[in-house]
Amino acid sequence: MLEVSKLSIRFTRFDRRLRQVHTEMIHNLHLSISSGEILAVVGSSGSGKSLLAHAILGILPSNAQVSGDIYFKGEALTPASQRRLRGKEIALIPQSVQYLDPLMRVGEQVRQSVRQGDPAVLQRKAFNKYDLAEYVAKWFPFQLSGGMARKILISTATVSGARLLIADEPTPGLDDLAMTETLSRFRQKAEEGCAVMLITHDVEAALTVADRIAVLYAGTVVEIALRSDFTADGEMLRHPYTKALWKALPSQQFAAIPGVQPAPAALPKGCVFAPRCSLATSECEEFAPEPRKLRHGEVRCLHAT
Ligand SMILES: Nc1ncnc2c1ncn2[C@@H]1O[C@H](COP(=O)(O)OP(=O)(O)OP(=O)(O)O)[C@@H](O)[C@H]1O
Ligand code: NI
Repeated sequence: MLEVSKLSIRFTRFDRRLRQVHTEMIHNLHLSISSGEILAVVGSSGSGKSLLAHAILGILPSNAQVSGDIYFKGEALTPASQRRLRGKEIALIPQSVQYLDPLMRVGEQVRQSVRQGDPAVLQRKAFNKYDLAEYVAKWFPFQLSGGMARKILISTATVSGARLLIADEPTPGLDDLAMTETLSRFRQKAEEGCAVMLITHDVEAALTVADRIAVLYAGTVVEIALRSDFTADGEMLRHPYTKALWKALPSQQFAAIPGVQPAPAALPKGCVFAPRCSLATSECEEFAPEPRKLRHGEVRCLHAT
């Protein structure tokens, strides 16, 4: 359904001497999602998760330069086709609740995104699932709590009938029940044949529902793993960063990884993870590894076995 190939995103800005400065935020990124599948994209803050989502939808700011290819149902996306597909075939649950239209009643916002079926019925059903009272439909976004606003955003995307659903951190502010409801909605969408991209920094939430997990680090996918690879001591995992993420979970050893993710303007020359990696050799410091297939997944590491 979705294939992202060699995606890079650069930003241009002017420094204090009015010189142009380019910073690359996403580098040579590959991933794909099939119909019926939930792919989680995990990574810490600033790793490029939202930029990836915005590139697929074609809503990056105008100072962003994009290279590489994004295919949807086999068709290479262009700004024109993105405009046509956005909100119809490809729906975004945005990270910020500020994407709600402040001047439109929220029930109307949900109803407007329906393309098949009775908008009023589908909106009422969605509200019901989330325990939103019927009168809330008449409210404006400023009257909602953060959790309610998020429920409206999720409802808007899930009633749209889109084939590709991109959820950018959909769960903050939701209580446990609403979170479970949301994740099971995604599973239901996948069962109906949709492809779902679940962007989150919550690895544990990702593991409850995703089929595969793409791990983003400093603007690139370092590993694509199966959910079942996250087990025991992490010996099925391929990349040292993914192993470290797994061991850092509270349910595991709660062991923090030393060091920090490099800033986009100060990336190391070779492998982006080399400065924090216990396996790093001089080769890792020289060359950025290309992604390669390994045990039903993918990895970007010279030493992964
Ligand atoms: N409009 C922009 N202009 C310049 N840099 C940007 C812009 N938008 C994002 N960036 C930079 O790109 C990098 C990736 O940002 P992005 O929002 O994709 O991160 P993220 O993984 O979604 O983080 P979070 O978990 O905090 O949402 C960050 O360093 C960010 O500062
Ligand atoms: Ni983000």
